[in-house]
Amino acid sequence: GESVYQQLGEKEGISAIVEEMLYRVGGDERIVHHFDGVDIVHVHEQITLQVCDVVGGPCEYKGETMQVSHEGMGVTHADFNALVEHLIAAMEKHEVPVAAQNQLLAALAPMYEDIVQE
Ligand code: HEM
Repeated sequence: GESVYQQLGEKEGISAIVEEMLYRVGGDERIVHHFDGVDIVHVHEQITLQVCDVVGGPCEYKGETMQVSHEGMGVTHADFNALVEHLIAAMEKHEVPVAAQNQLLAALAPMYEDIVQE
């Protein structure tokens, strides 16, 4: 069968999914304030590389650690869930099979502790 990386549409699909997620975040009043003044092109590139990397794709994430890049931001449990909600919506839009969606979410879950500060 297809790998999770393939089911996400490889690098191109992952880039489109992350773009869709960030677009939805941009319209979400609950969390958009965290992104004020942020270089969103850079964040898009880095999250794309990171997702590609964690699902075993041919990418190497060399950006900041999740702890350093989210330090002092005050990301709450609810904020984290809101972003994940947008990621799921983006994967749905791109017709990623639910089992592959869940495998990506499971691969990101360990980052929770480094991102959320409450
Ligand atoms: C699984 C969840 C998340 C992942 C995988 C993730 C991943 C990343 C990555 C890879 C970067 C770029 C790091 C770098 O510059 O090298 C980043 C930056 C950032 N993230 Fe997240 N993030 C997550 C959750 C969140 C949440 C919930 C928020 C706020 C609601 C958030 C807000 C930000 C902001 C504002 C930046 C830009 C920081 C800056 O450039 O100053 N992230 N994130």
